[in-house]
Amino acid sequence: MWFQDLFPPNTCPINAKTNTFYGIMFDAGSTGTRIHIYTFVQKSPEILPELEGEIFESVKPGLSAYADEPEKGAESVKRLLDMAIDAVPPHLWKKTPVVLKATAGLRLLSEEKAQALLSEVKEVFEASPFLVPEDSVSIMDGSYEGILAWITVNFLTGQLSGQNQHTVGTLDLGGASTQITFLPRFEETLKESPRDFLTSFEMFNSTYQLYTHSYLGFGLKAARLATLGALNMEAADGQMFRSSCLPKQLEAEWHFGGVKYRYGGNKKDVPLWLIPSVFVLAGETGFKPCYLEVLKVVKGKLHQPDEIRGSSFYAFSYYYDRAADTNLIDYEQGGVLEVRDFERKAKEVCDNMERFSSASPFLCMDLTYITALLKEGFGFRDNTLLKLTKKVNNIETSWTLGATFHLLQSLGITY
Ligand SMILES: Nc1ccn([C@@H]2O[C@H](COP(=O)(O)OP(=O)(O)O)[C@@H](O)[C@H]2O)c(=O)n1
Ligand SMILES: [Ca+2]
Repeated sequence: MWFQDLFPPNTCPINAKTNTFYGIMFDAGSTGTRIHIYTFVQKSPEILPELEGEIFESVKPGLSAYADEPEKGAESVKRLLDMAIDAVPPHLWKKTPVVLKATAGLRLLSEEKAQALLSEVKEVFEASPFLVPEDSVSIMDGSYEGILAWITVNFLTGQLSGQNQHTVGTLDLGGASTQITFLPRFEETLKESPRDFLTSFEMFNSTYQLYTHSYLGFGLKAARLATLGALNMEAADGQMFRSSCLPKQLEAEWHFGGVKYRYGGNKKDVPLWLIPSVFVLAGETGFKPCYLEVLKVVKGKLHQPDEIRGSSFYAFSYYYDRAADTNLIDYEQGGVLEVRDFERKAKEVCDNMERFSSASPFLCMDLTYITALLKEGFGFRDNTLLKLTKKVNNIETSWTLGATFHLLQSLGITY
């Protein structure tokens, strides 16, 4: 039903013979690049087109890892685009739009490096047989990222059609940024929120006034660097960053956003000035000192709308991955958790790091950060419900579907 009024009957984007059409959306995230090829079907002229399915594929690392070799970055996009050549029938290539939107990874690069990557990707698109709209390759504004994910989730759960709309809020935790989006019900929220946290958005013939914000630098991987005291330190090569959230004896290297970082555990004999928090003692590890370290990354840094304390939210990306990694939810099915479940698991992992040493050395830090972000960052209650979802009806819960609707709407494509 979502196409209602989007396309007047005589301009409906369908091929009369095959009645199927496509949209290709790339998500250039900070940790990987993904292609979403959506198929829409017009079953009969009287009813509106339906979303029939999605082909999804991803590659790692993300475009920002190719900051110094943009052609290679574009090559990774080309390999994914080749899938669309196989998936879309040749007679529809010219009518199928292809768009790439980059998120926090590229937002954090210098303008020059980001533009070099985008223009290489644009060349790949231009050389393809698909429809390349104006502005087809860009860095997406953070507020759109939240809005479009909200549209996707509420569309897939059937909340954007019909009269009784009970929309749900969404939480996305990326590598470099994190988004919170919901439809405020209370007048207070509209009055008390900073102006730029409220946006009107039109979709499917309705206008939604949403609360949304993207916090750059508060994604899971950026938060690791912030906890280690290494965020925005381009010249970090060589320096060792230590934390009580890491296994004591650990010493290793990590590449993120084209920079190499050395990090390690909180050994007994390290000088005090190398420990990131004044409240943490040399040699200490575990949940308590870790929470203190992580707290200074989030405390007082995020806006806390009162109204969210009592509501439930859909959560995906790293919320989902870390919950699945620690068996809080089933990897395929997802599940429903309370905020306190993340805290319980963070304690279990951080206070028994040897037992979890085969998993990522950052597991304790990640779970502790998620706990602190939810409780001290957004101000959720211990019993706030989170519905962890990767797919609904076999479609990814990603901002890319909302972006594709928006794209088709703005193009007014005629076939
Ligand atoms: N279609 C997608 C895209 C990202 N993700 C997850 O999103 C997280 C990484 O976020 P990202 O690379 O998009 O980073 P940002 O650019 O959003 O900060 C990982 O947990 C991915 O598994 C996902 O689960 N499904
Ligand atoms: Ca993302």
